[in-house]
Amino acid sequence: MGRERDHLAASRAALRSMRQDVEALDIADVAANWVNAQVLTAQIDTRIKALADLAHTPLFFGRLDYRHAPGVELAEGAEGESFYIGRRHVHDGDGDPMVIDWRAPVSQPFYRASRTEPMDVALRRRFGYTGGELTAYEDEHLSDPEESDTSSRLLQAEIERPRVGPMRDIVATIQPEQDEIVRAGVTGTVCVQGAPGTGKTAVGLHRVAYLLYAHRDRLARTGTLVIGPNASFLQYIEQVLPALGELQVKQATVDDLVAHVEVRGADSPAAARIKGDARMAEVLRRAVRSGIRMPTEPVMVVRGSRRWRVPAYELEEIVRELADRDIRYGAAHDALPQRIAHAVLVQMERAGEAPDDRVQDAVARTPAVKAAVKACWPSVDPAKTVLRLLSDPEFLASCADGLLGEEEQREIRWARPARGLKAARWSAADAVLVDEAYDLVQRTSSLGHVVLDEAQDLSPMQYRAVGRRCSTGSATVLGDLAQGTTPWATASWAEALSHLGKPEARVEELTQGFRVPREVIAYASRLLPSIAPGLAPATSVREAAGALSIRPVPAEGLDAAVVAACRESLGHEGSIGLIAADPRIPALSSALAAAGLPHLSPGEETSASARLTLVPASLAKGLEYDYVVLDDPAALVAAEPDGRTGLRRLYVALTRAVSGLTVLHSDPLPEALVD
Ligand SMILES: Nc1ncnc2c1ncn2[C@@H]1O[C@H](COP(=O)(O)OP(=O)(O)OP(=O)(O)O)[C@@H](O)[C@H]1O
Repeated sequence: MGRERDHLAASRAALRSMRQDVEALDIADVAANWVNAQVLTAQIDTRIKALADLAHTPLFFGRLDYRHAPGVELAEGAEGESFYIGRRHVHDGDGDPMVIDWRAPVSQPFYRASRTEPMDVALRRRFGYTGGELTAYEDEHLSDPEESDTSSRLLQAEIERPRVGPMRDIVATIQPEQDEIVRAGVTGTVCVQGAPGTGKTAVGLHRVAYLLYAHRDRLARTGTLVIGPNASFLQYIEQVLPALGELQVKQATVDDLVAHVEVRGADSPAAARIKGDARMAEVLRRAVRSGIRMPTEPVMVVRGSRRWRVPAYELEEIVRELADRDIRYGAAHDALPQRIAHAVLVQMERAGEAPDDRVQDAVARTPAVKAAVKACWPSVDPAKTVLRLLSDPEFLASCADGLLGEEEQREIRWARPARGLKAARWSAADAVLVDEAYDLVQRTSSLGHVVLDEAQDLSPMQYRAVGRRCSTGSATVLGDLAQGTTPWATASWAEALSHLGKPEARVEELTQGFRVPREVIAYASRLLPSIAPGLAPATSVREAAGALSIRPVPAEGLDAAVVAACRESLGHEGSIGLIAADPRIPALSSALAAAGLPHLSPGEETSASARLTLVPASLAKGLEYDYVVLDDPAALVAAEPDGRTGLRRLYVALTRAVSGLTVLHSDPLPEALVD
């Protein structure tokens, strides 16, 4: 251990001096002008932040002793080399590496090497820390046939380390099946189906960090984005990438992406489902293009003493050719005047003139050409088009002909037609339609890589909205079909991926559960046959004895019993989540307050002094707590529009606990959970 502690101290000193070197850079020497200076200063600031020695994040967590120096001919007697693996690269004054970035190729065997495939590794060592101090290590001699596999105590300890604050990274303990996804190539889209707690979110975030390392230039230019279900979830995960040294990754909800209009209205579930259906894409396409008319009049352009005439049949050819091409409506609108002007130019040339590009531009701007364009390819305002679709029954009927039945059309129309854009009470689903309309007019620019978490809840139209933001890039799609709680929840990944525009994506399954103790996941999995019959239950790497407690209580004593269970859980270290049906939140909030137990809401950061969060079931997805108290499952099921969604919501709530789950119920439990 002495050698390891010395290396740790030396690495810290090396990191400090790397940071001092950057801080001491005098940009006056290199920056030729003010703009360069600003850019450089920003880059340097980012670099200094990335080199910050995070007091409680150890500089390295592993060591690999190679049997031969990597890259050197595997000759007899070639010397092995040791590498320390950490969150970032650290080198000494001579430029020799002290710590290797976990994403470097040389680090890969730390995650992948096994006894069957040792990848030339003689020793793999994992380090354990307590409060920043190096206190333990675990060794595996991968080529020693005498040694047998043991489960990692450090992995167990890492998962069970009490949670305070936001989500942590898992870089020290990424498992082989997870690493395969983290390091999958940047060009392909990967879709991960995984039961609760199998590490989907963690894997998605580490994959972004990996891709940024392996393809920094390309992704820095095109950008990366993590999409999550709601703001409180995004707050929960927002520190993971910065802790890995990546400060530039954007985060958003799908609603944020499509926020062209202010959402002030709501849809019935039936209307929302139709508006989210993929058929709406064709309805919108027709709506946007509904103003295209074949010209019936010639265009007459007057230049000086001469008049030029483009006959209607020639104009029609131009319009038809643009309409048949796969270009955006707006691009065609911009091209049309030039095409007409070009036809005029051809006539001028035939008449012996020698017009140049400037003449073509001038012709394109003449009132006659402008009027022709307006008549046959009018400009389109995407939001106004959707507004008309939802307000004007005849327009909707003509665009939805053969696509939506009359009943469906009636369902999606606004009860009170909006008088103008400002007055419209747009719903979240309407905003997605407006986004689609924008894209029909002008191509949405694509990012380099998008991570889509909790994807199972997206409608086909939402998948399309995400898909156009990675049309020339790639995506990581994460989800669990059993946790889908929207009326349009994904039933098959193949279908979802085709809406995303990535039908060729590969679907991987994660089956090993890290969060939820075995006893608890087995209990929750009893719901699987009714909520997602095709899915296998997750296994669990965790054996916490007595993790599950089910307590029947009389109805009049329920609130008091829930408060007592929270108090009991607070006796343990770490975070506590009290999960309840949304309508139960006000009563429980008062009961906690009356008992002198302060509580947070999801999205508020837990700390050593504020560890209890009151979680409405609708916001529980993706979150986790060391101890969970679950209030009345029957109320939670009843709060949903149908039985299957109710049981899926319950499945989510039952799978949030890391160390202990207490279920309190006064009404009978759903049948599958009764012994
Ligand atoms: N390899 C690992 N090492 C240590 N902890 C891990 C590992 N993989 C996952 N975890 C931990 O397990 C917990 C669950 O991970 P995560 O939230 O990513 O799962 P998920 O599949 O997204 O779950 P859900 O479906 O419930 O959203 C987290 O605390 C995460 O840090």
